[in-house]
Amino acid sequence: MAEKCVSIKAASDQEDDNIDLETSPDMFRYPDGSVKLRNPHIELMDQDILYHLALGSGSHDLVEMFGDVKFVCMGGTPKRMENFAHYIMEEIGYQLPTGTALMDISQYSYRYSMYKVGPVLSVSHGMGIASIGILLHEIIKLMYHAKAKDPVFIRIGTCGGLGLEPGTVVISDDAVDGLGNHFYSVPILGKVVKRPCKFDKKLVRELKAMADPEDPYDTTVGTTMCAEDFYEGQGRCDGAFCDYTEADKMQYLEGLIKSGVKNIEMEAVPFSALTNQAGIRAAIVCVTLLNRIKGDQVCSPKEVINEYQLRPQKLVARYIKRHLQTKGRLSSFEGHGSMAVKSPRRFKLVQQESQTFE
Ligand SMILES: O=P(O)(O)O[C@@H]1C[C@H](O)[C@@H](CO)O1
Ligand SMILES: O=c1cc[nH]c(=O)[nH]1
Repeated sequence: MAEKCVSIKAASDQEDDNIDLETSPDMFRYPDGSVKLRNPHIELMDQDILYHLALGSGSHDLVEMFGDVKFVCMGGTPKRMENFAHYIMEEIGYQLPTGTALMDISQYSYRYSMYKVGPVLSVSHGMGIASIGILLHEIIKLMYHAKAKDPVFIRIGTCGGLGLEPGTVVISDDAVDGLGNHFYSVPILGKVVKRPCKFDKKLVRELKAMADPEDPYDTTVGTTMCAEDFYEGQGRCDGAFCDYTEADKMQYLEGLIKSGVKNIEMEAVPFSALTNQAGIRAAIVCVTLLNRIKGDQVCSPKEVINEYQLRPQKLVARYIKRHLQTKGRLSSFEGHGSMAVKSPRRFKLVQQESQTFE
């Protein structure tokens, strides 16, 4: 194995590795749009096990299973992403073969959940930077192994709003960490590597254009702060610990608003930086569960929160439908609900009895 290793750039050299997907897309993709992996080791390996997805390049026919993926939608919870899979199936008129139903492709990982509806992958990422970081490594590699062409990644999330009415939809056009940095700092081989946070500007505009003036809520664009924690990291006073005053908190939050921050969540920095690093167009659409200027606790009733969570899904579904319409692919989906698998012992055929969507 050791002799197969080729030299890669030292971690410290990568600090200035600023990338601009819009000005130099060829650096990141093959001419046919498939994802270029910026890791020379992978193609030298006999197989690549995507451990947290319960998939592998040796055990599964990833090209057959995922080669047609165009949209990778992700969000924190398995249930949200299962619901989104059913919702998008209705919206794009995708039909499963009779007697089958969607199944969690990654169920045997017991980590993330993943559903596939034609060109749409719906995946849960858990909470926070570490969890979404691991998922992104494996999903980016999945797109590479599958030879998927120009996949777009969209996070469909929840957040705390800053001065916004609860239920407002925020499309991120920039991401900052808790120190106001526009990059993702990762300690690699004992050195901090900084990867710039960049969203695809065109995708942001396209998503914003999907907001309907008739929507009974606002859809806005702005900077998203990515915190490392839900409580102290987001300036809350209701965690198990708090060494600052309510006045300190308000001063901090008002300062964020002045600098253009519209919402706070916990994944925007690695999401924008790692997709940009991979040359993948990406965006985040979140709904605000509360106005942090008015409080810390998420106290809306469950039904209200559930309805809020549908709002980013609606916007993204409109975008996907519009995209498929322009490509003439809407309503042309049939019979791709079951998945080819090479290892029936570990991974059952991805096909199940029909279930009712709740
Ligand atoms: O996409 P979700 O709603 O899971 O994202 C936000 C950020 C954190 O992961 C989590 C905290 O409640 O919600
Ligand atoms: O305030 C909030 C609400 C949802 N998610 C967050 O990270 N923060």
